[in-house]
Amino acid sequence: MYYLLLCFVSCACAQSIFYESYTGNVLNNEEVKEHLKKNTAFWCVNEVLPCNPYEGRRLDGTCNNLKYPNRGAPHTPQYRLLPAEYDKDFEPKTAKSGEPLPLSRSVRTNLLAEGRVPDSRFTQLLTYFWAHVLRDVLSAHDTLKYVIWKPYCCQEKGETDKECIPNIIPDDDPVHRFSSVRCMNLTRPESFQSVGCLKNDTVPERIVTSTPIFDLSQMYGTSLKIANEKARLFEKGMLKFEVENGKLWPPSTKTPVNVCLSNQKPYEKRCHDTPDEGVNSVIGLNLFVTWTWRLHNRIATTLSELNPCWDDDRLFFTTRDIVIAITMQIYFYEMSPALMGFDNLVREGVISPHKEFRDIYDENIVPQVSLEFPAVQRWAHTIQEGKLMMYDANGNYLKEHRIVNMTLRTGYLVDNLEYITQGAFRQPAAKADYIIDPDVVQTGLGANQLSADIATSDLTKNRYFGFAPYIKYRKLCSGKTYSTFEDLIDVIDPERIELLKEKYKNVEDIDLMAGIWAEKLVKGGSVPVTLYCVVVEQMLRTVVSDRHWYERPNRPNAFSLEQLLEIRKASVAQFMCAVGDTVTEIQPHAFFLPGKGNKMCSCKDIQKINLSPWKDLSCNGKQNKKYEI
Ligand code: HEM
Repeated sequence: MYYLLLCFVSCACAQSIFYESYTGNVLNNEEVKEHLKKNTAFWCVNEVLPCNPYEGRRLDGTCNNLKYPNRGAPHTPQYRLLPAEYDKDFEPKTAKSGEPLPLSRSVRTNLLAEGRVPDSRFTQLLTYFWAHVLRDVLSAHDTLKYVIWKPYCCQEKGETDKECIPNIIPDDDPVHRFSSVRCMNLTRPESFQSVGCLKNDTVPERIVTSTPIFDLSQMYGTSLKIANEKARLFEKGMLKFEVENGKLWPPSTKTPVNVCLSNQKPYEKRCHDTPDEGVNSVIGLNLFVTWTWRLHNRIATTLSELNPCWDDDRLFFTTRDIVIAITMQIYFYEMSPALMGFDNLVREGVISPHKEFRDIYDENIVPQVSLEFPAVQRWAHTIQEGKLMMYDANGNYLKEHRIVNMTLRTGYLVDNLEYITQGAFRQPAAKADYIIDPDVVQTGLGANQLSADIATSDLTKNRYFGFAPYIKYRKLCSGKTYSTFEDLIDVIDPERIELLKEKYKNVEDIDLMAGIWAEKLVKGGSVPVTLYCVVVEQMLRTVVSDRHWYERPNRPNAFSLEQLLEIRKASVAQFMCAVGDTVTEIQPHAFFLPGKGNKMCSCKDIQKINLSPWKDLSCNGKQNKKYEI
């Protein structure tokens, strides 16, 4: 067998070793039984088959680090860049004065005005891809928790539910002083404590269901069992697929009750039934998983033509490895330089200026994601355009829709995917200008909540994660001590320091999220300076800690140099040409708007990836064809 088959807790595989997910300690049979009895095994126990140093990347992330085999698995802890700071009983800390901090909503409305200003550089496609890659290391449960499981936090029932942490709307709210909305629904993030792995008297630590590795777990799932059940076709390495309205889709659920709450029934039926039902949530993720699903099958069928002697297993795992590498190449070498600056990232060592292999793996650093990494990137909600503009393949504007009404609404894509696709690289993102789209902060969850301010939730979650004050993160990033508001002048413009002063009495009271909202953008890039610092730290850790990182020559089933040089040709424009609906023309740098120096051209002129270097000579496959994708 090319890859090991994992078995599961319930089948008590004799070879398996069981680890406590939080500590990484080995558990004995009695301890595992105790978890099974308490129904906490799913969250608190990782079952790991013995590691084979020569095997490739496992779906569940185990054995990535051979010294610490469960690190890399789902439900393992995130690390904190700075120690948690909570009030008593792990409630959000108070201001230095001992008073509660200002309401999240009042901070948000003070720092981020509402309005729409299109950006002059970035496309919607960039925000779509950004949301997609981040979901690789997150999970949907903290959002589904208040949208589906506990929608009642603003009702009487919510008053006695400790999990409820609704956002209170101040009486002088700029919008809701004219409405009856006084409260917006929200729940606490799930933690090792809330799911029963750690005692409640310990510092709350977030728990997520994806692997902490960039391995497309939002698409392939987090265990071989789930991938086999929900994703794999077991034919030529392909994924299961459906054809509807002339388009290729991931499999869909056949039950009328599903997570696609916003589908306009009975007409809109499609809801993806893939390993992670969360793909049906925000539109960017849904689009990219649909497209990447097709890319997988395109590569798998090409490889099977090239290497007819390869079995399904080998085709599947080789294809997955290539698809992950292409996604990471676009993330590290195209999207991140666009946002954070190419020279900056080369200087930090996040990306290599050379095309050849690079290997900075360190087995002493375990694969993990910092708690701050996704949290600071919630800033992206401020550059999320609220309108979804749709175009035909000739670039003619057709119609528009509210993007917040697309969440949990896969059914709308069936008739509109090609128009949304064309719009993705023609429509600008919103400008990074301290202004946020009204839809994102008033009806952020569409019809699923009366009113939802996603940015206010971003700040509230920051407090429930127990993040240290903003100025401590500034010190971590710059080494500088900030004692007064005026000290912030190097990173925040004077008028925004004034806005912060209106809400916070002491400079130490400023929340991390609020500081980031107010910050200047990093030199040579287009993101706030502290966001930049936190993301750089994580990206470096990712490359250093992932034993199967695609740029490494010394990993099991590593790419040859010839193969890596093909992966280096990946671009989001080439990706869209390969799998985007009706895409025959696109600008070469599709995260940037088309225009001077980035004119739209035929897909024929966009550099393609050639799979010929994957040819296995022992197969006697066809030789005389170009195997381009
Ligand atoms: C279609 C536009 C979008 C909508 C409707 C949307 C909606 C949401 C919602 C409802 C949440 C949960 C907030 C909470 O904790 O209560 C969330 C979280 C988040 N969003 Fe967005 N979002 C959008 C675009 C984006 C983009 C472009 C990014 C790119 C970075 C992004 C990154 C995140 C991150 C990192 C989180 C935190 C997730 C976690 O830690 O579990 N979102 N978003």
